[in-house]
Amino acid sequence: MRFTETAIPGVFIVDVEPRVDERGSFNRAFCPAEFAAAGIDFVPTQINIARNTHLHTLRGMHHKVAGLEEAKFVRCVRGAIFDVAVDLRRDSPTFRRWVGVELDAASMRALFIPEGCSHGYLTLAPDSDVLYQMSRPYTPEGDAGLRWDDPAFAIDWPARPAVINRRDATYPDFEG
Ligand SMILES: Cc1cn([C@H]2C[C@H](O)[C@@H](COP(=O)(O)OP(=O)(O)O[C@H]3O[C@@H](C)C(=O)[C@@H](O)[C@H]3O)O2)c(=O)[nH]c1=O
Repeated sequence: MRFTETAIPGVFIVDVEPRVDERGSFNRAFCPAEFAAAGIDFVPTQINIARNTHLHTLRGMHHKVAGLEEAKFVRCVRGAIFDVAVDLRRDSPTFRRWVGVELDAASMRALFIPEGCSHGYLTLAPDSDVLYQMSRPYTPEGDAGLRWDDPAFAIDWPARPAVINRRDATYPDFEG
């Protein structure tokens, strides 16, 4: 696996290193030893798959309140998404900044998002499946979110959402 830190400290693009032969390729999807060697402290517990039917479906931006923060490792295993992390760590040099990375099933590129960041994505193809590993088991306690078009962040999405749920569309403006 190859780790490339983005403009936000602790947010990493993770690429596979395919072993190719006449059958296809073999790719390591997650490896605790390689994460540790890259300096990333991440012990996955739960693994989720979100299935998105339509082009330009938006989920997010989601995070947990202070004290319940979680890290996630996100991979698009069918279709393609524009995946976004927003830095909400007040002591970070990139507080309030965002990064966006295209993840698609063909490249197998993935994104690691540490505690203290908000996360969301927009599908770039119909029938896009997103698999993500979480550092904590699911609980709705402490759920929080940011609106995708909050001017405080001005995320440059590649398209407007065609499908978004009411909760995600109506988060108030970020305060702080
Ligand atoms: C996230 C999650 C949801 N659920 C349930 C709650 C609800 O009934 C249904 C759908 O939940 P949501 O609407 O919260 O799903 P979704 O909007 O896809 O939530 C996810 O969005 C992306 C952007 C993230 O970063 C994830 O951490 C998570 O917040 O599934 C679980 O049972 N376990 C889980 O781990």
